[in-house]
Amino acid sequence: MGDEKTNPKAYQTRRVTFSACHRLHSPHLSDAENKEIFGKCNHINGHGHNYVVKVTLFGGIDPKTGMIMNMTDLKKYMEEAIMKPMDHKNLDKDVEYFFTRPSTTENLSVYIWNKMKDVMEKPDWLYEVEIYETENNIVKYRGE
Ligand SMILES: Nc1nc2c(c(=O)[nH]1)N=C([C@H](O)[C@H](O)COP(=O)(O)OP(=O)(O)OP(=O)(O)O)CN2
Ligand SMILES: [Zn+2]
Repeated sequence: MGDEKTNPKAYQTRRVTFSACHRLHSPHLSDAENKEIFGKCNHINGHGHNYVVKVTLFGGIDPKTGMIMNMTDLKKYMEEAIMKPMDHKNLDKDVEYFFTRPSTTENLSVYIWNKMKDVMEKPDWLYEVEIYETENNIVKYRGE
């Protein structure tokens, strides 16, 4: 909560969309187990999504600028952490993180969280990564 001594705190969100293909397949499971668990999403040639990612910060509103973080800076960080590595890519073949784990939306949210922490000047302000894999399938991660 903000009072006279501390700046009021607020949540700030920016949304980006990217397109990528993937196949749900775990190196820790047999082919038969992969087929059983992931079903159509384990199809050998993969499938694509238009992912929607919302990154939320929580921080004090600077009294001089009226901002938590300039959206221009947040945009730059999200370009670096999300768009550059993943837009128009094959997640399983182009992103090293997914060489050893399945490219589920849960794992994707942890990947984005870690990348955002790496590129942000004030990583403590990162509050939540929310991903819509489809309109109906949504994952949120808060670094726990
Ligand atoms: N826990 C998870 N389960 C599943 C994930 C995931 O990331 N985490 N991902 C998938 C697939 O990648 C798949 O592409 C989901 O597609 P689909 O089932 O077609 O998507 P919808 O549910 O939105 O489609 P409906 O038309 O509503 O059935 C699977 N599981
Ligand atoms: Zn999928």
